[in-house]
Parts: sequence; C-alpha cells; structure tokens
Amino acid sequence: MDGALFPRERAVVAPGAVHVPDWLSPPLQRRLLEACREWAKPPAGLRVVRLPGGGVMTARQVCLGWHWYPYGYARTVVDGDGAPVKAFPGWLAELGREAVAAVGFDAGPDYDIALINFYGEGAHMGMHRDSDEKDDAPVVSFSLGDTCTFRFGNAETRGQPYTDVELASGDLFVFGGAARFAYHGVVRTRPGTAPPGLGLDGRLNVTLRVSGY
Ligand SMILES: O=C(O)CCC(=O)C(=O)O
Ligand SMILES: [Fe+2]
Repeated sequence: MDGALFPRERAVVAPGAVHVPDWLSPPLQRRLLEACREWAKPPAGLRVVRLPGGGVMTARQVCLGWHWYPYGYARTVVDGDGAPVKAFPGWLAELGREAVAAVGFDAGPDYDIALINFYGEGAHMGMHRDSDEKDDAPVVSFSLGDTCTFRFGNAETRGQPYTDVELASGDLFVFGGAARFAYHGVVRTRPGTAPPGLGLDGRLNVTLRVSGY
C-alpha cells in the first residue's frame, strides 16, 4: 500500500483464513475493475438485494455463474430482472486456482460462482456465513478500491472472538477448512482511500466459490 508506514504482512487470521496484502498487481486490479464494470451492466447487472425481512443490503451485487438470492442459487435473476446470470469466465477460475495455491490450500473443483459486491459510501455487510454452496471449497476474496474493515469471526456465533482486518485494493483473503463457515462481515469502508490510479470511487469485492451443483 502506498504510504503505509510499515509494509503490510501476510497473516493467518484464524486457522484456515489467510490475508495476503497486495496480491493483485495494479494492472490486474484494473483488468478486474474493467470486467466488473461490464458485468454490472444490465441485463442481470448490479442490483439491490432485498432481504426476506423487508430490508435491503447496502452493498449492491451482481453474480456470475450462479445467481445468489437470499438464500439460495439460481440460473436466472429470480429476484430481479429474470435474465440468465452472466457466464463465469475461465480466466477468473484460473485466478481462483492461483489464489488458492498461493495460500497453500488444495484447489479442489473449479470455481463456478462469483459474487461481486459494490460498496458506496456508508455501505457495509452484517455478520453472516457463506453457507448456500453445496461444496466446502475455500472462498477466495479479492478487494478493489477503498479500504474496508473486514471482521472475521468464528463458526459458532456472530460475536467474539473475531479479528478486524483492513482489506485494501489488491488484497486477497481466502477462507477454507476450519474457517470456511465462520461468520464474517464488512464493518465500514473508508471513502477516498482507493489507489488514485485505479479510477474507482467506493469498494468492490469479488468472492469466488464452488457451487457443488
Ligand atoms: O466484501 C467483502 O469483503 C465480503 C463479502 C462477503 O462476505 C460476501 O459476499 O459474502
Ligand atoms: Fe460472505
């Protein structure tokens, strides 16, 4: 990270959960951002996610491969415009394999789901588990744009113990094994902290998962 007082180090946040700062090079961050801009376009583009309780998620979302809705997966945007979900590209599956290898996990089956969340000012994500997939392959997370405080907890409760991690543009976070079903969330983003050269106001997070379908 430019201007960091100390270099940010790779960290095992919990058994099975690894944070690798600056894993995506600036050119790769730009490529992923450009792809996200295409994926965000309709049909099956960026949408507001409505929760069964009547609330909405403050992060807006677009999916690839399989469409996630609260709480399951479908091949079409069943809670939006009804269009077929966009294809999951081979290069993204390859990036997922490389990311998993970089932290020393088994790659397992091919990644076939991407959830892309856009956080504008004030957006956040409550503590939850990624538990709608039928496969327990590690979740791979890439961050672009503004830095956020990411809270990574435990598999039992939404509360303590948890660890707060600053995820900056280009960071990789992988959670698998004992950490695969741990609660996690985004406490806040820090507007204006994106790398000036990237050209993104806000934060994007791309998680790759294996559906098991
Ligand atoms: O934005 C993030 O870093 C986390 C996103 C997340 O937990 C999810 O999409 O399930
Ligand atoms: Fe999640």
